[in-house]
Amino acid sequence: MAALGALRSCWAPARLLTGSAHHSNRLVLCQQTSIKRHFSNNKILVELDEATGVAVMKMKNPPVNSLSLDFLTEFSITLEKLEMDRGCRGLILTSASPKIFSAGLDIMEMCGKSAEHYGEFWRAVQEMWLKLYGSNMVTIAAINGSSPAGGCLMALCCDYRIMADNPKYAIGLNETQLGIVAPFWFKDTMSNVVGNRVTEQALQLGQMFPAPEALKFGLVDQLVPEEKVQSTAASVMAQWLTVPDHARQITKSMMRKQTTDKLVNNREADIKNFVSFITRDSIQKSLQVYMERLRQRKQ
Ligand SMILES: CCCCCCCCC/C=C/C(=O)SCCNC(=O)CCNC(=O)[C@H](O)C(C)(C)COP(=O)(O)OP(=O)(O)OC[C@H]1O[C@@H](n2cnc3c(N)ncnc32)[C@H](O)[C@@H]1OP(=O)(O)O
Repeated sequence: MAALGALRSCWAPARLLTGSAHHSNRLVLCQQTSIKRHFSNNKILVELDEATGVAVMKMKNPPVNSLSLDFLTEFSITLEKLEMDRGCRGLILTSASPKIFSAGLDIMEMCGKSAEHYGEFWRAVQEMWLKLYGSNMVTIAAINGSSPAGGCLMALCCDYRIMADNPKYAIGLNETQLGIVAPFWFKDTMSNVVGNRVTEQALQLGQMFPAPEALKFGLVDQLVPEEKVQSTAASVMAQWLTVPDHARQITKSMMRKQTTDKLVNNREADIKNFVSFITRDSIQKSLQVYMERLRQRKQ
């Protein structure tokens, strides 16, 4: 995979902390060495705190954190690296630039390219989903901005969603608004969180929900002031990490495996289906019109 070479990660100890702890009636002072390891590439910043076992992953793909082939490839490689790191038990996923969590799939990757490119792109989208939805880590989305379509999917893959309390930020699977269709595994991910009836309506209408609306029906779990999103994510993470890993992981797998297996057993057919759908003239036209609308809105 050519993009493998694009990953330029470096591990660098950053900071030492000292901590203290109470033990029954006596105060035990313990010198705790907390090293924060940073490993980043040009699209993803990761800081792993070895004391807590929590990694904060910040998406950094300006201007809108769209999920391009390069971005998705680096995302999956980074996630795999954290997954295999025994010192990492939890992942907080957020955006390096507030206001936009992620604009979803990069529409330019789905316009005017070859069938081969579409196939490669879709495999990378599948890979991201399989890795994030199937992660053994505790995953928390710290949604610090708007999160349409693929951005919403990423948040939905996490175990818990905290969103900035700002009605200007919206989240949802809006695919039909672009004249495209959320595939079955996007649909399943949403309906596993909010239920079939709500998903059925939201997906048909391609609805984007302002943060307060999203909270009402459980698309996100908690709203907090913008400046508290990261700290709240850290404290929720600490609670989740009090549960023994093996028990939580088996439970998570029990809840999600049926959904991931549906794609695992149909990956090639799903790619074929995507390629034949996206190469249709009418779909290409819809995407072009949508991009044009985005540009005009900006003007
Ligand atoms: C049967 C089943 C088979 C399978 C069928 C197929 C299934 C496909 C599933 C698809 C899943 C998806 O995620 S589809 C993607 C859906 N995403 C969206 O609809 C998001 C659209 N974007 C927005 O709403 C907004 O841009 C938003 C993210 C809120 C940010 O608003 P702002 O005002 O801050 O910024 P803007 O000025 O709009 O955008 C800045 C620039 O980024 C570009 N841009 C914005 N979103 C972009 C995007 N997703 N991809 C590329 N480029 C994007 C804009 O065009 C601008 O480009 P310049 O003008 O050049 O600067």
